[in-house]
Amino acid sequence: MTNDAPPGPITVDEIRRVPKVLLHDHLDGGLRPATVVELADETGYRDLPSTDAHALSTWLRGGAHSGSLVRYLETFSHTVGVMQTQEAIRRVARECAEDLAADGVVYAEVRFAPELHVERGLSLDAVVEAVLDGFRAGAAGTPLRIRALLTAMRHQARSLEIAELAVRWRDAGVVGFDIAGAEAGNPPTRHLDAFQYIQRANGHYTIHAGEAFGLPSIWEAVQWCNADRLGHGVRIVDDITVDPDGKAILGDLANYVRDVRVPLEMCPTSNVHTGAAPSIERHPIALLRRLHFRVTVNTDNRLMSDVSLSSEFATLVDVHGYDWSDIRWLTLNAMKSAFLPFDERLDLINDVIKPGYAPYVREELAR
Ligand SMILES: O=c1[nH]cnc2c1ncn2[C@@H]1O[C@H](CO)[C@@H](O)[C@H]1O
Ligand SMILES: [Zn+2]
Repeated sequence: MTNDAPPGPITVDEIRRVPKVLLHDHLDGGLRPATVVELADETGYRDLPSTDAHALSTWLRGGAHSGSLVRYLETFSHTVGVMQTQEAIRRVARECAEDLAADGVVYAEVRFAPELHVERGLSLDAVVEAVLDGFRAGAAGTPLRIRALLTAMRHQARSLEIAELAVRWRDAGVVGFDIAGAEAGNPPTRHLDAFQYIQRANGHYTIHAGEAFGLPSIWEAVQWCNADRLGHGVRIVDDITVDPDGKAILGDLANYVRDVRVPLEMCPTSNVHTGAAPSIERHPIALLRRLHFRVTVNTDNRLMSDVSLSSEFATLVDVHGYDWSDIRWLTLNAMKSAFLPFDERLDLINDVIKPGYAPYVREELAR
């Protein structure tokens, strides 16, 4: 129930002004189009499909909206291509923090794969250092708190090394680990040693699972690898049947994921672009939210999918009729699921998020 909310429909500008939390956003999927062009020029990257920022963004978005994760991922060769020097990486990270702060994000975990940025001789540590420097510069003077997740590419064999890197940088702004890339054929258990390494070090990780492959991938991520969160996880709906009268029957895995509150990092527009969901209208987020899974809303790749966190919420408002209470619930879910220490999460909830939604949602009536 919304209360005391301004009359009329919720606008994207209003959504931009309330505090939001972003858990799933790829650094190399969120560059400003003009920055890609400028960095290509400065760093001598010659393979861009266009040197006009507008034409380039149209091209990238066209490629991303392919209905196939593998083709979607091909567009990243160009963004990664211009992120091969510390200076370029620092700029991309700074602009990322600036853009998220301008969108009203108060806490963000942004991920990137260090192993993709070593083509011109940077060390893995130099890549991480540049990103963290950029984040600090971009967030300075804004309410944004921004942290990094280190991603290992699941078709490669460097995950243990990246897991060690994540632990090495844990006190400097890296709060977790992830695997990404082509899911089919590269199951989570391929990287069990990396996950166990993080676990032994009392660290956190999320796993891209249930995006381009179904329940076995989610099952491995949760029951073999002990994922703290799932990237996307949309295919968990394959373990749920809905009666003609609307009653949902959950299988054992869906029950487990809901019972232990495994956070689902859902990225509605990206899921439509990669073919993980048929449309926003038929996106599993509606059912999963109704069934009280620990759903969160995220951007995935702001450049490729042409979204911001505010625009994703606005889309859910338009298509699924979400109101302020839904937006607040999804934001609290995200904050509870963050890889930030408990006391910091609690402070953000009590000092920033709840007061930020107070004009729109009366707490005692919040769902
Ligand atoms: O939705 C996704 N699913 C799987 N992998 C992804 C997705 N978006 C981006 N990446 C991959 O993650 C790398 C590091 O950020 C990107 O270079 C891209 O290959
Ligand atoms: Zn992703």
